[in-house]
Amino acid sequence: MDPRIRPYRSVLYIPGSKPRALEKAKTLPVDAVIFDLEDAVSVEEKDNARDTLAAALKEGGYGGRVKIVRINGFDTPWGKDDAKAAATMDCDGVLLPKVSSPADLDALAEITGDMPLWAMMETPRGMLNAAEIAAHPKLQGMVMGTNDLAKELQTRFRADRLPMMAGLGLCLLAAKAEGLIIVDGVYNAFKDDDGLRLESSQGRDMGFDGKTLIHPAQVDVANEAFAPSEDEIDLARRQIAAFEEVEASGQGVAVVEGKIVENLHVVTAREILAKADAIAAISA
Ligand SMILES: CC(C)(COP(=O)(O)OP(=O)(O)OC[C@H]1O[C@@H](n2cnc3c(N)ncnc32)[C@H](O)[C@@H]1OP(=O)(O)O)[C@@H](O)C(=O)NCCC(=O)NCCSC(=O)C[C@H](O)C(=O)O
Ligand SMILES: [Mg+2]
Repeated sequence: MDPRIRPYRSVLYIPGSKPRALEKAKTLPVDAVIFDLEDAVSVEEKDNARDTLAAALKEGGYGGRVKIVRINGFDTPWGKDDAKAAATMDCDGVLLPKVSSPADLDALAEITGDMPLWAMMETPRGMLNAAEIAAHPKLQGMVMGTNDLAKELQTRFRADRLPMMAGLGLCLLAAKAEGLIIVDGVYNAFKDDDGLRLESSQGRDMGFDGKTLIHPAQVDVANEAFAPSEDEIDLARRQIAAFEEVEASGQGVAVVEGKIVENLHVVTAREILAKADAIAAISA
């Protein structure tokens, strides 16, 4: 599937050390999985987790879900070994935590070769260097790390995420400028569906492709929030039809529901329909 329209509505973290969760993921309607060797795995489990994960990926069964392995940073005792192991795993990309500059990605690429790279965006330095990081030739996507960012910024968690907005915005601009995928941070209160719905809706409004998740109970909310709604699909179809009609008569502007529809709106409308088709294709 064309990576530009491939859905990333739900991106679930799975601790690489937990065979039960690794198994469970095969049954969940997630668009992508982040197999985690970093924060979800205790120090005591680090080396075993690498082997457990390699075996699970070798066994397979994850279907069309995008498989991304999050390694430990190179400033830890496990980072380099993780990268070497990930380079040989059956996965679609390697995710590096706390990326602060393109040089961090260069160091990873020296080990992982042609493997697509993903960057955790979760440090103030990373936010300031987001444009240079996004321009890295091997980078396929960015993942917001809002817990680490909050820690570094010494912000409080707020429902409106106002203290995060500068960082989220910088990363969004950088990712969009380079045509990368960008997924929003996690919502920690995994039993609070209403809070997750609100934050997912905000992330969708901002332009994120999807949300990272920590528990299976969060999947349906994210899938709904980041999919085009029936109303959006219906409007997109009517906008395209109305524009084609005026275009045939030599005009450049249609009006639907009292709002103008120009060529650029038709591009967005077609993207909405393509996204809906892609979701239907992977759900079939
Ligand atoms: C939060 C949890 C510790 C809760 O675990 P648990 O108590 O086992 O939950 P449940 O009993 O409700 O689980 C029900 C079943 O679901 C499976 N399960 C649970 N979590 C996952 C998962 N993430 N993926 C797949 N499957 C999962 C359980 O195995 C149960 O299965 P079964 O028994 O067969 O029915 C736990 O959810 C968890 O560990 N979540 C992941 C936490 C994590 O990944 N943290 C790191 C990522 S967040 C982060 O680092 C963000 C970033 O870096 C930043 O800075 O913001
Ligand atoms: Mg983090």
